[in-house]
Amino acid sequence: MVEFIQPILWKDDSLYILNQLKLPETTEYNSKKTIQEVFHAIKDMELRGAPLIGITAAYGMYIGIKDASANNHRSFMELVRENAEYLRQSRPTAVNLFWAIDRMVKRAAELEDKSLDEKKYLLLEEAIEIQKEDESINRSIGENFMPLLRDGIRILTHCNAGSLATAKYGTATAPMYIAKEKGWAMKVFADETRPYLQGARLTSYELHQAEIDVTLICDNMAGFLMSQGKVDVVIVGADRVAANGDTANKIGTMSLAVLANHFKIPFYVAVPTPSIDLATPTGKEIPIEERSPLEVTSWYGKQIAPEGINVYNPAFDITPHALITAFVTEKGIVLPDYQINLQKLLVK
Ligand SMILES: CSC[C@H]1O[C@H](OP(=O)(O)O)[C@H](O)[C@@H]1O
Repeated sequence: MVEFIQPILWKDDSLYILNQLKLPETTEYNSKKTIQEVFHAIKDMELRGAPLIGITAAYGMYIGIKDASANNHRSFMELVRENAEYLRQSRPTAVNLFWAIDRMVKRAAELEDKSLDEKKYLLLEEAIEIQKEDESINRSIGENFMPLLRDGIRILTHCNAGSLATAKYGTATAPMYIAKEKGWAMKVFADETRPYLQGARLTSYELHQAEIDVTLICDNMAGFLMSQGKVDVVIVGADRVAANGDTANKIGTMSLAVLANHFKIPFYVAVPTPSIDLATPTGKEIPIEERSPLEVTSWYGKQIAPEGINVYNPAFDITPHALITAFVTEKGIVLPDYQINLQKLLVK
């Protein structure tokens, strides 16, 4: 039985976040007592991963009102909306952040006839529900992958779309945990995923802890691995899927998709429906976060590039929908035409 690492805990009326900047060598949980602390935990990537960002923001929306003394619903909602606008500024690409914040604002608006204490209790309940739902979504994604995989499968994955990015099983890693439950033989190759090293520090860590056969590779080795016939499928996560199926995910994902297409290897995107954004027509409209040059020019505080060198550090890229073999969601597998089939998935 796999013991999953908990990236987030709500305990004794407090939020604890596992500081992923210090993994794998240090396991450190820090309590976040104010909405400002939650904002910076997301922005500074103490925690990361689209679904986990959404879950954390939901708790942040509760923390932002837990000590409020608003004496009417109007002033309560003013505070809720102010907190929502603040948290929306933390990171721009993962749509789960906005999805979770919008859900908390909507829930708060429904509570007009409740006392202030009831409003607070019910908003905490909503955040807890979002976390619980994500765990169930993760498992369903894993189970829905099974018809696409087989005993002995060899999977290449990128970044961390795992238990450290979600409530439990991950999205891209969910089928790996289900395959392990079934006793399947399986080999996973994890891209290190510069510059934050989600693959080296997080995916290889969690899969190794789970006793899943994982091999760490540098990002620039993926093409050669595929050319040697060592990869059966590529499975990645998503930060935002546009209405036409263009997908924002960790920088380097698009390159993997191009390589997989060249080597005729199926390229699957594991995506929970809260990461699908029908309001964004194509990948062109998805905001791509650019992060500090220091993430590229230093390595755990050690300088690895000339002082003052120009740096371009986009944290995500856009994989064109034409390069995606299928999306696997908690509601089932989605095949092209994505413009039509994503709409059908969400509307039904
Ligand atoms: C299921 S996590 C989705 C997604 O989030 C990660 O980005 P970051 O580590 O910058 O938050 C990565 O793109 C994962 O695939």
